[in-house]
Amino acid sequence: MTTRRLLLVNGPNLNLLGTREPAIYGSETLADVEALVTEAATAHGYEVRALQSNHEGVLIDAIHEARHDCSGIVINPGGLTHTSVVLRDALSGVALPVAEIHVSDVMAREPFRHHSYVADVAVVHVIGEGVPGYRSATERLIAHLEGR
Ligand SMILES: O=C1C[C@@](O)(C(=O)O)C[C@@H](O)[C@@H]1O
Repeated sequence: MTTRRLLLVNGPNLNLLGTREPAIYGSETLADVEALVTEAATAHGYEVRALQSNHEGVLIDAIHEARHDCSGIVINPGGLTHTSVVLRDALSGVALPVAEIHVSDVMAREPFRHHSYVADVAVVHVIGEGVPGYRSATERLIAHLEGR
């Protein structure tokens, strides 16, 4: 039986959502993000375990744990998107379906943000839709899990 639980991972600096560069990231907070994802998941009968950390190893440990009791991962890796082979390896290692989400349109920003180490291990990509993008990332991941 599929475990009806998602892991929501927010990487470095996303604890500052709401005050961090609002012209780029908007005014909604991390608490708003977690509430949005929980609401979207609950509507489909899924629980959410939410984690934000500024520490790569903490994110990796949480991803490893998820293989025991989650059926998919929604992740905004923050700047680790563009640098982290180890985060990518953790995601491919646990072999859970992944939704990658970015609040800003990384492809329209600096060239160093154009490459994602996570992109080809993710089945869902939501980029540049602001905080509401977390809802569509969650819904599209659930649709994938349910074979829709
Ligand atoms: O921290 C972040 C946030 C981000 O992942 C986004 O959500 O738009 C984009 C990254 O380039 C940046 O380092």
